[in-house]
Amino acid sequence: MAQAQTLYEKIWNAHVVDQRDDGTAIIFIDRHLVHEVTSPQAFEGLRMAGRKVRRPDLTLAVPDHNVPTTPRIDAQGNRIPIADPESRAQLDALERNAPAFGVPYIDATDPRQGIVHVIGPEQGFTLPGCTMVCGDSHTAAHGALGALAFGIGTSEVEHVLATQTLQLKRSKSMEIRVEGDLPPSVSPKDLILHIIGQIGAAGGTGHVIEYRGEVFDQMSIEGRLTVANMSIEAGARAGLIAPDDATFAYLKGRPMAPKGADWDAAVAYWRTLKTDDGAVFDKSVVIKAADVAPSVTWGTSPEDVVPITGNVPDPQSFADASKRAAAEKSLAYMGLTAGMPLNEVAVEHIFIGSCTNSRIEDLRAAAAILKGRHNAPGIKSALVVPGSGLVKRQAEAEGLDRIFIDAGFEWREPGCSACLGMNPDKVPSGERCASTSNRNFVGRQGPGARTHLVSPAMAAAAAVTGRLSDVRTLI
Ligand SMILES: CC(C)[C@H](C(=O)O)[C@@H](O)C(=O)O
Ligand code: SF4
Repeated sequence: MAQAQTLYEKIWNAHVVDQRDDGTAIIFIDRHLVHEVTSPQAFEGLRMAGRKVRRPDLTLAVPDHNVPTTPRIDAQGNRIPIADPESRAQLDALERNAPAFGVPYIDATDPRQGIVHVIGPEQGFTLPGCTMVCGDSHTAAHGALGALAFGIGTSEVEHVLATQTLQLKRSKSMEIRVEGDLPPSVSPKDLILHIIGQIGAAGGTGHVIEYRGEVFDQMSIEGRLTVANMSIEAGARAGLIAPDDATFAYLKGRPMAPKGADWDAAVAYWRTLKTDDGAVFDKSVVIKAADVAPSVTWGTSPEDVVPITGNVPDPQSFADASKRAAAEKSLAYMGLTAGMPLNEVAVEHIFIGSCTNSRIEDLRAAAAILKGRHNAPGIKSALVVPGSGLVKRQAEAEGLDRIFIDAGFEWREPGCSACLGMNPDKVPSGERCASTSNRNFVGRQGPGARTHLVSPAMAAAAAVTGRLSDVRTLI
């Protein structure tokens, strides 16, 4: 009998083009997503070497990081110029390079435009069992559909464009098994924040994580994307969730998904993509779902997580000296004092968006809290930035835009927005933001900005109360 294999091993083995004795392998890449930040030098490299893009049909480009989220077309139908010269240069380069190299391109005014990790699944470009790369660390998100997806650097982007392969060393495998059901009002974002809090920001280093357990069987594809997206914040190379009927139902009929007999053949193959009984992981972690509460970060690493009912930790409580020093620095940056209850921390800004939490379910969850309520007087800005034009359109069809606008939110165009300070959406220095994004690093939302990572419902709760708040008190 064939040896029992993990899902990761199955996908890896199906893509090895050449195996070297030193452990490295050449892997075929099925899907390559391209955005404007990590591609200009890669295309330039091809140009200098006189090379073409090997498989434009397996490549898809979209601008997202630098695009402003204010209107892009004026009343006369003309494109509104990008003010920042660096942003403009990157966006212009992608707009030139994609057609020059024959790469399919969704431009900033296309209704399908959005964050690269939102549009991949949405277009059916992301498929179970495929290897997928992008010059972007949150490529892990696509593992939610059972794709082996990971971020690469610009020189690797050039390599994949030129050859459709990548030289890699096999990662170790890690199982995160979540046992039991999540309590009411606890979201996939709370779960992944809790997991990172438990295993640490380096807990997954060198590993590909597979998330297992009934919680994931019951979780929507949007929720799975939120979880897999943050695998990189646990240090992992990638995150995987085995594809199932929910995955197939999500993908069926999407523009780039297989059709007809190809679809049936694909589904038959995808059904084999699960970890065999008896397969061995290099590392296993068990998480009890009942322990997960609505969560919030207090520091400058995604591992700095506590339940919203908790307090800012005392740096002295960390056994490790370097952790103690890091916590002291974090508290100084965040303007917090040890022992302070998290739900007394006032916020001035709310950001609902990013590739972690900008899909339709995220907007529904936030709108459910905001309906009939208004932002607290202390809220200076509240942005809701749909992950794609199609999410935006769907939300508008459901009337969610009205709920957000009536509550005092700005309803924006799709893009990375305030997830990182690469476009005009920034949090002012020294001010505090409840954010549905994935990174609370120093300066992430702008120099001096203080970020608290939360779920969409928790961001909405913070908006209406003006402080970090337990969403369960508003239901
Ligand atoms: C700009 C890009 C390369 C970067 C990444 O790799 O993730 C960004 O998307 C981020 O989230 O920090
Ligand atoms: S939304 Fe944020 S995390 Fe996602 S790709 Fe954009 S900048 Fe990176």
